[in-house]
Amino acid sequence: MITLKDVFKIYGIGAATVHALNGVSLEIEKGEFVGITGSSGSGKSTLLHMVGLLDEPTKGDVFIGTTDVLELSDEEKSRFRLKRFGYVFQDYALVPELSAAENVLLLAMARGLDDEEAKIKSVEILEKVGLSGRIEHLPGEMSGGEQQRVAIARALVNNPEILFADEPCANLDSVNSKNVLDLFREINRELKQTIVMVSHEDWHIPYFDRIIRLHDGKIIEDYKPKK
Ligand SMILES: Nc1ncnc2c1ncn2[C@@H]1O[C@H](COP(=O)(O)OP(=O)(O)OP(=O)(O)O)[C@@H](O)[C@H]1O
Repeated sequence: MITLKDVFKIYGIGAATVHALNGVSLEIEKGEFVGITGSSGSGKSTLLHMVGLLDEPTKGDVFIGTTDVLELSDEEKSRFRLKRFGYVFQDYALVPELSAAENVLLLAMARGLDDEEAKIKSVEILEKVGLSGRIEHLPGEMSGGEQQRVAIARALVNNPEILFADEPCANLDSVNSKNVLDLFREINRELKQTIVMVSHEDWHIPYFDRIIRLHDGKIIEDYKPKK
């Protein structure tokens, strides 16, 4: 689905130069639940930004299927992000004045679904993530774990080909973290949803089908843990 070939990402200039990625090559296959792990500063978020089309490499190639991403216009990339990908970040990024349903609806409508279809889809997906009792709640009226599940519903409402998650459990306690990971595993198994998730927690590892471990911007391990 996504191929990176010898990707480098260099931030800054002169003495302030940081080599965040140093020649990373990998392929993400359909249906995988991939964990990107490694210590702080190893390049995990930078790698997620490359595969999720949120940033461009300094050098190297990124392909989605056979499409060379670097050949796409900004508008074409935006369309990819909006219609074909879903994103979950650690800070939920919900609109505080909008209910759970409206936060999800906003994205469904941006995709071009008509009002009625978007409403039905938004409620369905909130039920799927276990929030049937919170549909009309504002973000401020929900726990962190519930808010993150709204963000996951929002990311899933467009049936994305790939769900990208950057440390989605970083602000959650262990119970809510487990709920989010269980939910990811369920949607991966049931909906065959491809998921690429950044994590620095060792206890998350058994959830992944495949682990890509980074060190100093290089892949030092890429393996499928025994189940
Ligand atoms: N916009 C930027 N400008 C300059 N340097 C950056 C920028 N973004 C990241 N870096 C640097 O690139 C390196 C990799 O950063 P990245 O955020 O990808 O690491 P990470 O593994 O996700 O770390 P963490 O677990 O702490 O979030 C780090 O040294 C970081 O300081």
